[in-house]
Formats: sequence, C-alpha cells, structure tokens
Amino acid sequence: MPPTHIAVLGGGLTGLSSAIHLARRFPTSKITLLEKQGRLGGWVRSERVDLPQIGASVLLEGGPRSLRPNGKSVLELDEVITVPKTAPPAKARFLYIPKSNGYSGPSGLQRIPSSIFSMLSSPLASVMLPAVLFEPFKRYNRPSNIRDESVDSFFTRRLGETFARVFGSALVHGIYATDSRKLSVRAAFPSIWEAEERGRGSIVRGFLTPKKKKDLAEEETYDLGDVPEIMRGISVYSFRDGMETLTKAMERNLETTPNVGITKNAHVSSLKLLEDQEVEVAHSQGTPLIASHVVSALPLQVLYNLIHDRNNTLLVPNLNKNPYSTVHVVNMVFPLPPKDIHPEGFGYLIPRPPDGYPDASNPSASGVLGTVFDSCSLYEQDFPRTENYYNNASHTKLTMMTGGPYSKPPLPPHLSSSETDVMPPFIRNLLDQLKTQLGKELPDPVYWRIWNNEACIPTLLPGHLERMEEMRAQLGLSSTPGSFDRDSGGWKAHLAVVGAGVGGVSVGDCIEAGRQVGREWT
Ligand SMILES: C=Cc1c2[nH]c(c1C)Cc1[nH]c(c(CCC(=O)O)c1C)Cc1[nH]c(c(C)c1CCC(=O)O)Cc1[nH]c(c(C)c1C=C)C2
Repeated sequence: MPPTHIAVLGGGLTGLSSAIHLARRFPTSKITLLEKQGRLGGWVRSERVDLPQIGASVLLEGGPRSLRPNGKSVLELDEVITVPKTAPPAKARFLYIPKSNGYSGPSGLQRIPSSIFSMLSSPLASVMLPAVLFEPFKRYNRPSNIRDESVDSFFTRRLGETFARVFGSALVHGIYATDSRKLSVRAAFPSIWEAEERGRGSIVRGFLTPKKKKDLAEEETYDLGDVPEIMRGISVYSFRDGMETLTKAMERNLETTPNVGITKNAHVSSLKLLEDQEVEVAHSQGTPLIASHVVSALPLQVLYNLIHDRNNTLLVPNLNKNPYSTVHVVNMVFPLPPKDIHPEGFGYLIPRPPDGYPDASNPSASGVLGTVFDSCSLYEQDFPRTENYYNNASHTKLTMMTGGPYSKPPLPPHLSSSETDVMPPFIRNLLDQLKTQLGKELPDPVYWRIWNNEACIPTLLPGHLERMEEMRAQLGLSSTPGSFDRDSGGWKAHLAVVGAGVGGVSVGDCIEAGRQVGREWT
C-alpha cells in the first residue's frame, strides 16, 4: 500500500533530497521532515565574512565546498561557478611528504603526476613508476577466501607497501579523513576492486579493459535540461554564495510544496513499530508523530539507539558497526595574493606517518590531513573581483583539515578570530605546520575560523556492503525491487535507511540516495 504519511528523519543533504523526491513521487502522501538543529543543511555551511582591513568579502566553507558534474541528480544550478578540467586546481594536486618519511624518495611539497608522461619526470617517479609498471605483471594475488579487505591491504598487495602508505593513505585522508588500514576497499572504491576482477588480477589491465555490456548500469533518465552542455569539460563546480545555495534552494522547494511539513529543533528519541505496521516517532517538539513509513537519514549509530521492538530490545545490530571521523576544518585568510602563499593548484594531502598516527601528547603530531587552496578553485566567490587573481588578489583563502585518525583535544564547535583577540595555541600550531609544509614564512591570517565537524564521515569497515545487505533484509527491504516479503523483524519495509553511513559520502551520492529512497513503496 502506498504511504499515507512519511516521516523523514534528519535535515542534512540526504534528508532534504529524500523529502523533495518523496513529495514528488507520492503527491497525495504527507511528508514530515524532522531536524534536530534549528537549521537544515547538515554539514553544508557557508559563511561570508567582510574583512574591511583588506577591503574584501570572502566566502568560506565549513564542510564540502564543491561538487562533481557526474552527480546527475543535483537539483539547483543557479549562480554556478565552475572549475574547468584544464585549470590548475583540477590538474595540479600535491602531496606533502615530511623529511623523515620512512622511504628514500623526495620530501616537501610534490606535484602528483597526472599522466604517465609527467610521471617519467616527476620526483615521485621512484615510488609511482615501478608500482604502476610492474603491477600488470604481478600474479593474481587476491586470496580466494576474501570478499573484502582494507584499502591499505589492497594497495599493498597490488602496488606495494610504499605506494599504499604514501598514495593510498593520502587519498583516503582527502575523502574519508580516516586510516586506509581500516577502510573497506569494496565499499569506498568499488571501481578499483572491480577493475582487479576485470583485469584478471591486475588493476591496470582492468582499467584498460572495457566493461562488459552487462556490467554497465542501466542509464536512468534525469531531467537535466542544458546542464550537460554547461558541465562539458568541467572538473568540479560550486556556487557564488557557497554550497549552502544548494541546501537553501532545497529548503525553499520544500517550504512551497503543499504536502510537506518541516519541524526544526525536533530531537527524535525513539521509533516504535505499532501493531498495524505504523511507526510512532517520539520527538522533542510535541506529541509523537504516527507515520505509515519512515526514512532515516540519520547517522547509523543514532538510528541504532532509536530502534526498539515490542519487547524494547534493540534491533538491526549492523547499524552500529562503523566508527565516524571527526574533522576540524580551519579556514584562514591571508592578506597577500595566492602567488605569495602557495603554488597554483587544488592543494595538498599528507600521507600517514611511517610509524602510524602518533597520539596528541607527541609534539610532532601535526594532525594535518591536508590543505585546500580555496582561492584557486573558488576565487569567484570573493569580492573585489580581480583579474589574474593568482598574482593580484587582495587575499588568499585556504582551508586546513585536521583530525580524523589523529587524536585531538576536544575543540569548541565554532570559534573564529572575530570572537577572540588571542590566537589559540591550536591555530598557532597549525600556522607553524603550514609554514613548514609550504616552505616559507607567512604573515598571520587576517581571519581564521574553526569548524569542529564532530563524527561527520563514516569509516566503512571491511564487510560493510554485506552488512548493509543484511540490514536491508532485516528491515524487509531488498536490493531487488518489489521483493520485501522476507523475515523483516516486523518492519516489512516501513523503515528505509539512507545516507553517507549506508554508502556514498559525496554531496552527489547523498542527493542520489534521496532520489532512490521509497522505490519499494510504489
Ligand atoms: C569535512 C571534510 C571532508 C573530507 N572529505 C569530505 C569532506 C566533506 C568528503 C569528500 N571529499 C572529497 C570527496 C570525493 C568527492 C567526489 O569524488 O565527488 C568526498 C566524498 C574530495 C575532496 N577532498 C578535499 C576536497 C576539497 C574535495 C572536493 C569535495 C569537497 O569539497 O568535499 C579535501 C579534503 N577533504 C577532507 C580532507 C582531510 C581534505 C584534505 C585536503 C576530508
């Protein structure tokens, strides 16, 4: 039976997208979006700061700052700013390798080669070339009894230990902000896992082998208008007023959709399945809501604590298997043009230290995962507009990312230089790290801002995909549409679970997950 009332839990990107798409798919159902905070948008937060001391207005991001055009279901493209594939931020990406790095290769800021030709002349050739050239000739070495493994173990098997630590760990820092020795390769990088299978044991051969017809996912139809034309040759894009343009547009859409209600500051305290398959959603903003169906876009461990059966026992144990990473995102604005601060490009990532992650008591524990040169990709968000911004802009904005697998002292959720005259030791230490990593003296920033993103990205542990399949079966959902008549612990597909914790942590993935949810209910 189609839903009469759907409760969507969580007003981040996935919850917003779920509510929009469910309201379209079920125009006669009521949709209620419940959000714990007083605002919607989750980790997407954009802040514009006016800095009279340098005569600039600067747009800063606390969470994701860009989107890739391959995510087809992004809904709003007004005021879009794009980074072409040929621009330095798309082409020039760096690794920072500290001097005591545990291998004989180069140190300092090193550009990552983007083609086999640039690899030949790169100082990183000693690590990359042998790994990539010999990989196709290595025997098939995936143990027959494994169905998943960590990213580190996968790269070590195929490309060697040094490659896995230097490149594999840095890649994982920049996407999952976690330890590559813990992250599932199948869940996080399915295309690499599949390439090994397609290439009969070799990733390189796999990527050179075209996918068989049956491997190609059926193309869905998207209402894209002239977006593909706009996005031709584009690497990533964002918006003039930052990523919140997107979540605000989604919120406006929901506010003007008659069958949707939004309740903010609603802390959900339990979900109870009633006799007639309805679900009682208890929350802090009034009487419990009785829904025919529930979509949870909450972090999985939050949902885990909400689910009780009739005997008050916790159900669906697989929800609490994955840890989450906390990322301290620190924006800094310097009163000099980018040419005086950093090389032109996307930014740099820092690999895992050779002896693993030191604890916070160790003074050499930088805790920095990487730095993004925001001025290079997102300079069009700032005023005044400057011709040849890299050489002439009034300022440089960049973002340092810390935390994740490094242990860190607790920080306030938000703190900026406009709230204190004293630079905290945390920022002073980061500034010192930045000087070392960029290899130059730097002035103090005219503005800095800490965003403490507590438990913002899940670390999908090996076995995650199978656990999620089990979870779907436990909830009566299934990967095969229409077949939800298995033992479902009573839920019989009345609860759907979506979001980064299930799979897909990029902005595009979250929006796509909301687009797909509830298909079993038609
Ligand atoms: C809060 C910090 C985040 C870190 N990773 C993510 C966030 C939100 C999520 C993420 N980052 C990237 C991807 C892949 C995107 C895609 O393929 O479509 C995801 C899911 C890539 C990426 N990494 C960094 C940036 C600026 C981007 C572009 C996308 C975005 O704006 O998030 C840099 C970076 N991210 C993190 C660290 C530690 C880091 C270091 C330089 C963690």
